[in-house]
Amino acid sequence: MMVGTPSTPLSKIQRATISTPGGPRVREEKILVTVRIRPLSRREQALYDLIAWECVDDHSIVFNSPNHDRAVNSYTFDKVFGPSSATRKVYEEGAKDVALSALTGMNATIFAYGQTSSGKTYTMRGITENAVKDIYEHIKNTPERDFTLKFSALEIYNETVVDLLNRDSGSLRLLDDPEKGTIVVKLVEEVVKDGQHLRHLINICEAQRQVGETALNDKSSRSHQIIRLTIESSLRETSGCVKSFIASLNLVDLAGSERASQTNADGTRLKEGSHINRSLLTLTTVIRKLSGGKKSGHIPYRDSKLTRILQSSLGGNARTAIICTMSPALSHVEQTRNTLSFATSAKEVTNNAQINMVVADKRLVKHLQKEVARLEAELRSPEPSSFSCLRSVIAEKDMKIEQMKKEMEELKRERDLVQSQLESERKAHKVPKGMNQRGPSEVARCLSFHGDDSSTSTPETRPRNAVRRQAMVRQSVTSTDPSMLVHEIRKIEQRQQQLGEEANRALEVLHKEVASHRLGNQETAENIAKLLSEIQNMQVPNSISEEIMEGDQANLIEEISRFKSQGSTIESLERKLENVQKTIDQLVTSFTTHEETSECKTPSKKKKILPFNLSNSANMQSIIRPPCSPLSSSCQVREHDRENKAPENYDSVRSGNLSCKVTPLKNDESGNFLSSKDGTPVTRKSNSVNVKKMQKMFKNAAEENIRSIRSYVTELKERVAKLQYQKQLLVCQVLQLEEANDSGAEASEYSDPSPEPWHLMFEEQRKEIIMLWHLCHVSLIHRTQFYMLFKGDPNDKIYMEVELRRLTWLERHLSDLGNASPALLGDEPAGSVSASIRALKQEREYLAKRVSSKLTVEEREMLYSKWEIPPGGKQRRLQLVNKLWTDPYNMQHIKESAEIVAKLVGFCESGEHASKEMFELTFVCPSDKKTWMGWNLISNLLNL
Ligand SMILES: Nc1ncnc2c1ncn2[C@@H]1O[C@H](COP(=O)(O)OP(=O)(O)OP(=O)(O)O)[C@@H](O)[C@H]1O
Repeated sequence: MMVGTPSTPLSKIQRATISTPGGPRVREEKILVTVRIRPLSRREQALYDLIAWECVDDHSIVFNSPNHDRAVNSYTFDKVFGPSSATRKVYEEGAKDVALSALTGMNATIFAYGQTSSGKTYTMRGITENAVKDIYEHIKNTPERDFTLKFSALEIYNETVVDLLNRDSGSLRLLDDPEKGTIVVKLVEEVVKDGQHLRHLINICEAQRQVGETALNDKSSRSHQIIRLTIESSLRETSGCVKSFIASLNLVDLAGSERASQTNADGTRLKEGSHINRSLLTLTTVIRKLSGGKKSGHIPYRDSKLTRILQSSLGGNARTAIICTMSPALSHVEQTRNTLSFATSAKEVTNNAQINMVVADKRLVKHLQKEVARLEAELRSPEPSSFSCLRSVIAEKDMKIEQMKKEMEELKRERDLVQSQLESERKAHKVPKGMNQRGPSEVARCLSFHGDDSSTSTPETRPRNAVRRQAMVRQSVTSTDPSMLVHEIRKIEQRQQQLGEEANRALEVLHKEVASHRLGNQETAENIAKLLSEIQNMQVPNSISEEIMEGDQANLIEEISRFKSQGSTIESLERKLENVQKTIDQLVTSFTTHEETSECKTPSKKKKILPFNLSNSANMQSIIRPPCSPLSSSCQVREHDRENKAPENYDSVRSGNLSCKVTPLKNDESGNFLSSKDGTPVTRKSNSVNVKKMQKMFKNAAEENIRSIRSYVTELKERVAKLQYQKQLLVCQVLQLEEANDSGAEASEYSDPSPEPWHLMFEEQRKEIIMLWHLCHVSLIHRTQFYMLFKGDPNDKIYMEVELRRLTWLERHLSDLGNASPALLGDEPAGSVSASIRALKQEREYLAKRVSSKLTVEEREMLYSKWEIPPGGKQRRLQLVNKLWTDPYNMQHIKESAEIVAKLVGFCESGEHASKEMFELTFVCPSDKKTWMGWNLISNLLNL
């Protein structure tokens, strides 16, 4: 089959492909999104599951509700593949075009997304096989280009990145490279020899991947797998310049989203599922934010390793195709809707793919950089190659010198031998005494002064020396042996002189070489400095961004100091309020009568505690305190399971009234009422004054004053609470800014005005919060309170932000600590996930105990049947409670769960009173703020 250069998408739907005005090298286009429905599985068939979805045409899918439900039922995509569609068709129409872009220098990513057991791995295997086949076909048909393929593969398992070609390397680190994006450090990259080799490598990865059995899939992928093929191709043009394309093709098989209740996951599977869901949640958030066209705002790529690694494929320099897989079964309808909702958002994400061409200039720069690195390394190295070469020259010379020395030694020995022979010869021939004395000394002098004795001879002695020499020559002629020996000596002397000169020359050369090498190194160092400064000049834009960062830091410091000063204002305000509260309590005590005491159903000694009463400020702090932050002075270690503990004072929470603790007024013997405060008698008036009426008026007036103070205090409390929340929000922002500073990520999203309508944002945020509650094993009572109180009112914005941010922060913080999942909303995480799960279990038991007392028999039976609790089963109440808040994807389930928990703990959903007392969160708008008008004179109130 002929595989040509990839063309435009084959989709019949007109998708935006905008060429950039600057030229055709940047391609702005939306992600290609297709949906594949698999056939009903054996398991689904065995359970008589119904087919709930139908493909009406190549682009649309419709939900066929058996209950004729009128929910959103129709979805449209670039392509929809029915259960009978072959994988080749899915590849041809939903992936091929994008995949083959990598051959012409455009990064490409194909990934499969969908619920567990929906067919992702099945589909991606086929896509990979087809893509490999076509890539090699293309290479075969393009002989004019030289192709180099490199293969690497990784999996993200429980938020840990593992090399599938080298598992032994353990957990791999991610690094942010300003040019290349996120890099997986030490990931093995193997050069691919041919198609067969490539298939072999893919098979190795398949075998290495984490797979486990769940109730829905015997071979469920428990990790996200990314296979990366880097394709480089070069063409030598007639001009001699080499043009190269380089691009990566990512083939991503995601792990499937899952509901613990459906997969029956526990232990390892539960932990895996929690990580899978969390990273998919980040992926969904990233897609959702990108689909809103908010590329300039903060996109939380860094919240998961998956989105970090795939960052360029999500709204960046890549062409991307997503194949969403789904089961047609009615039992999975909620999960399928989530998949389709993800797919709908993904359709709106725009990428900017570019042709990555390596031009000659770039190569030159790269070459220069390489050269600099090499020279630097050489300079740093203890054995630079130039020095090692020098060393060998020196060693050679040393050897020569050594050899010469030996030769000289040899010559000296020969000389001594000759001298001694000469001596013995002289003795044998009976040379005269004078001659005897002169002869050897003369020889010695010749040897010592290299045959020139002019330096020691004077003009007067010179002729005598000549005569002597002549006599010697004569003698040598007469005696053959001595003359020959003298000749030999002369020869040796000459040789000795030659060797000395040679040694001196060699040393001279050596010195020169050393000097030139020094000079050379200096030149090299100068070159390096020059090149470095050139490279630095190329990086000027970086310094600009540093300036911006500095600006951010200044803002950050300002924010922190503002936040700190706000903190102290809040504290002083709280102290003042505490005092006011005490005064009120005293007043209440003073003006409450005996009759009221008897009316009060609760005995006076049983003091009720207000849960979030300001006089109990520690309690309030614990509710509105920000999450554990390095900046928060209030960050203290809490009991790890406080959040999840069933409160012991829910009745009092519910009552929402001030303390019923009363102190009876004293009654003196004459019937005068004594103020309990100072004992001043209140004299009974004569008959002309109706004493009882007076008392009542007096009491009413006092009560009026108390009410007015109380409402003022309540408002003050609300303002404090609001300040506290704003403080929290600031903490979150500061943390986020700090994080952005650390990572060089973009600045806070808060400066980015959201064009999205609030009600849509609210829905999305609520979904995220619900998922995070689930992942964090947050108390059901807390979830219920929050869910019931915040229903999308614009004033809820701040609470939603705070809840979302602190949960996100906590979740990430704990996962950084290596904990699978946090337990609490409190300042410190639980020691382990199991501790938080235990706490949640205790809370469920507590709620189960309340089922009988808080629900009527009819209500109970109705719920048992609705929640499928078999009749006559053991612990039906607990079974019911155990089903509550277990499916974060199903909003109907969440709503019903919240209603049941609210009933069990007695929350009044709509009651304003209840909201105030439960959360202290009902903020008044600034315009509504009342100021306390001061004490009303009792006389005024009595109209006296
Ligand atoms: N289009 C299809 N046609 C026939 N069988 C399919 C199809 N898609 C999936 N299957 C079968 O369904 C089962 C589940 O598929 P698969 O393992 O690919 O799901 P998955 O989405 O990767 O699941 P998980 O997320 O748990 O890994 C497998 O037995 C697979 O053979």
